[in-house]
Amino acid sequence: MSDAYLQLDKLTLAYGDTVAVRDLDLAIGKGELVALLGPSGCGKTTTMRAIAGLLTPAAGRIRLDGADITRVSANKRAVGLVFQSYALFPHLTVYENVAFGLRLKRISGADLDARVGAGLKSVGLSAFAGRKPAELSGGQQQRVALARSMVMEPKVLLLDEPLSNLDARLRLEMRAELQRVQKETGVTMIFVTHDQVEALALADRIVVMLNGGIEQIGTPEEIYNNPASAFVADFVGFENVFALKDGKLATPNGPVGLSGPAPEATAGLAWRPGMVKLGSGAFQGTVRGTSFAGNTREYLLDTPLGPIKAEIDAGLPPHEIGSPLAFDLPVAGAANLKRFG
Ligand SMILES: Nc1ncnc2c1ncn2[C@@H]1O[C@H](COP(=O)(O)OP(=O)(O)OP(=O)(O)O)[C@@H](O)[C@H]1O
Repeated sequence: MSDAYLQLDKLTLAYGDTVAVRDLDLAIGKGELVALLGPSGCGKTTTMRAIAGLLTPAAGRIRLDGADITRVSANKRAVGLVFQSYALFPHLTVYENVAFGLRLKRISGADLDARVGAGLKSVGLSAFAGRKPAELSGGQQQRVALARSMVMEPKVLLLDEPLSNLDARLRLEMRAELQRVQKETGVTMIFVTHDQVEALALADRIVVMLNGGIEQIGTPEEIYNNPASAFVADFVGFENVFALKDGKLATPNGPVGLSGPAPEATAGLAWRPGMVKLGSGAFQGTVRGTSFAGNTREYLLDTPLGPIKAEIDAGLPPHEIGSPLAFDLPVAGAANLKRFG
C-alpha cells in the first residue's frame, strides 16, 4: 500500500541477541483502528515500542505521514501511547493529568483550558476535573489516560492492552468508548490485545501475530470466517482443525477420507463446533461429554478422527454420554487453510 499513513518496512526488532520481531511489513491507513492480536510473547508490545520510538529497530524502516521516523526520537514522533497500567500522576488532579503534556509544550491560559476541557468532554469526564486518580474507578482512570494522550493530537495513538485491567462490564463500556472516540476524532489507533473477542469487536483490521511475524492481516470478518492458517483458525475458535494430505484429513489415527471432494490448493480444513453436523453423516463417534451453553449444547465426541467438538441448538433432544452418534464434517462449509503449522 503506497498511500499508507503508517508503514513498517521489513522491521526487525531485537533485545540484544534475542530477535523478537523479524522482517515485519505492515501498512496502516489514516483513521484506521487496527488490532495487533496474538499469544503472549509473539512480539505485539515490541512492535508498539518500535512505533512509539522506545526501541530502535535492528533493521527496517518506519514511515509516518510521508516522513521516515525510524531514527526520530519518541517525543518528536506525534505518536501517543496508552499503557495497560494507566500511569496517571496520583498527586495531580484529573485536569492537571490531562494538561501535563500540553504544559510541557508551553501551552497555557485559555488555549490550555480549551484543549483540556475538550479532552475531558470527549471521554465524558468534564465533571471529574478536580478529582485525584484515586477517587476514580478503573474505567474512569483509563478514560483520563485516553484523554491525556488525545489532547496531544497524536498522528497515531497506540494502546497496549487498554482494557485488560478492567472487569467484564467495564471492558464492554470502554470498548464502546474507545470506538466512539476513535470514530469521532478520526485518529489512527493501534491496540494490542491477546483477546480475539476484543479484536473482532473493536478493530477495522486485525493483524494476527505469531513468533515475531505476521500470520494474517484481515478484517474481523475475514479473520473469523477465512483463517489463513491452522494457528489463526485455532485462535479464533475453530476447534476442529486438520491438515489435508493427499485429499484426506491427517488425524492422530492416520488419514481419513472426507465426506466430499477435497478442495484444491488447501493445506488444511477447519470446522467450528457449530459447523459439525450431528445425528447423521459419514462418521461415527461416541459422546464423551456434553455441556449446556445457553442457546446451544456442546458435545465432545470420541471418534476415529480424534476428539471432535460439536455444538447444536439446545432445544434439540440431548444425546446421552456414552451413546453412539453419527456426524458429518461438511466439506462445503469448512474453512480452507492455506497454510498448516
Ligand atoms: N526487555 C526484553 N529483553 C529481552 N527480551 C525481551 C524483552 N522484552 C520482550 N522480550 C522478548 O521478546 C519477545 C516478544 O515480547 P513482547 O513483549 O513483544 O510480546 P507480546 O506479544 O507483547 O507478549 P504479551 O502479550 O505477553 O505482552 C518475547 O520472546 C520476549 O521474551
